[in-house]
Amino acid sequence: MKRARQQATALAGVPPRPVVVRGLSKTYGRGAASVKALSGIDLTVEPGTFTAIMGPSGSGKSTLLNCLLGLERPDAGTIHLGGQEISGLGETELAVLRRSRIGVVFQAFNLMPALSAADNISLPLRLAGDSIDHQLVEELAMAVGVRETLARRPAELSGGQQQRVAIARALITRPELVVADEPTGSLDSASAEAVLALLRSIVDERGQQVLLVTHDPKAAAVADRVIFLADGRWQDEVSGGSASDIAARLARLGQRA
Ligand SMILES: Nc1ncnc2c1ncn2[C@@H]1O[C@H](COP(=O)(O)OP(=O)(O)OP(=O)(O)O)[C@@H](O)[C@H]1O
Repeated sequence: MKRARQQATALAGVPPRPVVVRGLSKTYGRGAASVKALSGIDLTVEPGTFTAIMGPSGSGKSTLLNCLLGLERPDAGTIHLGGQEISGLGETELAVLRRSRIGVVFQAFNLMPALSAADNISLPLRLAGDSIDHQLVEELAMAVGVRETLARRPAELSGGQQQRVAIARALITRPELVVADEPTGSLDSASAEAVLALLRSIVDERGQQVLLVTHDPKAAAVADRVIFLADGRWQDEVSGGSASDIAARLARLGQRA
């Protein structure tokens, strides 16, 4: 892990820093109709680690990710990303932080239909006004297995290939943190395995941080640590658990929730 951290430092040009969440709370709505989506969540994600977040539907997983991405404002608590406390940042600063430090992969690939796979991958660089690193586009495309399809548009790619393009796009800025919300939800098992192996490799080989929300114990088993939420609260965590350990804990949580 030490080697991975040193590599990450060389890649990003700045020392990787942990993501630190303290006392995070978020309530939607007011009065009788209000929903407490998060209640006092504490979480630290170290550089060079892979963390999965699991929990029953409505347990607050997406709200947690959205707060981390600055897409939702928490009611209380702090979030440090890349050494910066984000709650005081304005929309423009948050957008820059997201673009430069965080790679996001959602279940819906959100690729631009009119652009080739290569242009989709390099889009974050273009949006940031940076020059296109064509070699990195090729390297990432090779790593995710879409090197041969770089000239094609999304409609000419399979779901698995589109998701891999979306992952390459999330990695093109060499973000410290990669946030993935059900990235394998719509993939066949071979494509899902390839995507998870790639996320694992960016942690092991590049020292990046991955935060994965998933309902799938097999996907969560790829992580170093799995955190379980229920009713917006931290319930349990397991390190290095097998898919069956994780499934058993999730089932217990479902019974409690
Ligand atoms: N914009 C919103 N307005 C009102 N309530 C919301 C909003 N977003 C989420 N909630 C509520 O907050 C709670 C947590 O939702 P969240 O989407 O974070 O859960 P989740 O664990 O990601 O669920 P799932 O696994 O089904 O995606 C739920 O009760 C949900 O109905």
